[in-house]
Amino acid sequence: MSTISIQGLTKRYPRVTALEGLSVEVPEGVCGLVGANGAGKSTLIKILLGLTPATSGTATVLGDDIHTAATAIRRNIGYMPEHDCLPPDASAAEFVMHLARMSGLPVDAARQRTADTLRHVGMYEERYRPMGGYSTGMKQRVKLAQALVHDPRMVFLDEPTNGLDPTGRDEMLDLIRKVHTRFGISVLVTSHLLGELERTSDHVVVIDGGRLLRSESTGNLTSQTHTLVLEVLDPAGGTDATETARKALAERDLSPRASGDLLYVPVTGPDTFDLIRDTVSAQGLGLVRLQRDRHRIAEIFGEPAAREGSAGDGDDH
Ligand SMILES: Nc1ncnc2c1ncn2[C@@H]1O[C@H](COP(=O)(O)OP(=O)(O)OP(=O)(O)O)[C@@H](O)[C@H]1O
Repeated sequence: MSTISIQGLTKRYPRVTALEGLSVEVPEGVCGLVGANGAGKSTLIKILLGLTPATSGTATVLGDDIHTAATAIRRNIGYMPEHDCLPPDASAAEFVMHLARMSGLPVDAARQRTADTLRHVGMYEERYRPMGGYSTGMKQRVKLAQALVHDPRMVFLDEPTNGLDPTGRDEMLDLIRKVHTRFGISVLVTSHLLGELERTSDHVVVIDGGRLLRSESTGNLTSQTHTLVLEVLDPAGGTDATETARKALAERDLSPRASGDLLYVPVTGPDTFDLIRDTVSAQGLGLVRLQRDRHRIAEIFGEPAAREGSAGDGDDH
């Protein structure tokens, strides 16, 4: 069953068309909304919440129409905005409690929900300190807590991993996954990094320039875009190890693509990993790494050149 159903949604700002005839169904579970900066992700979330009107088109969120039932939608949805929105002088406990009260919870229930939610996001010890002194990771956790405190049926999380280091990102992604698995809350989570949403999401919607590029189960998407990244060295100190490996792999009917010292090899079957390892070994080369590439949006767009010179960790673009 769809949680969100969107038909022909268009949003024009005076100078920019942020969404252009977007139609897509978002299934239950964790759905990643992926797109480059400016693709229209935040605009879509704001329209779904009734915070900004669509120019044309329509959508329902948990069965409620965005044009006629925005209040019901906001009651059912928790929203974690992208940008910092926390008052620096307030503590997390005060802030989340305030929003719990704003959502209509009586004082005792609000206090209990605040404590439970902050504990759930791992913000229990520090909850009485002013938020101005919090790290980015702590702020993101408080933003998540305030989205959950009124016990929503679904949450919209706008770039929740922004500004986090790799460990902080992993912790946030695990937390997001748990929001669904532990509490049964559906999640719409945005990112400009496809790789990080792949491990968190059941389904991925990719948009570009306000248009739908893909809407697929994560499993489908991964199998279609699966690439291995390979780095080799010559134990004898030679400098053309990458080119030697590229040629040898091409002779084995693989299609390696070189980018700097790295080779990207599309997976064509269950034997690809072994074939690469054996081919490299047969050339007398050492294997520095052979691992699954963390995809970038550019791959889905069919523009592999867009990643030249920055390949590898999949985290910066
Ligand atoms: N209030 C606004 N007025 C005018 N243009 C806007 C407004 N909000 C967004 N835009 C423009 O609409 C386009 C889509 O922006 P949006 O913020 O939805 O993208 P995004 O995918 O969320 O990217 P980011 O992660 O960078 O915020 C961009 O070109 C942006 O400059």
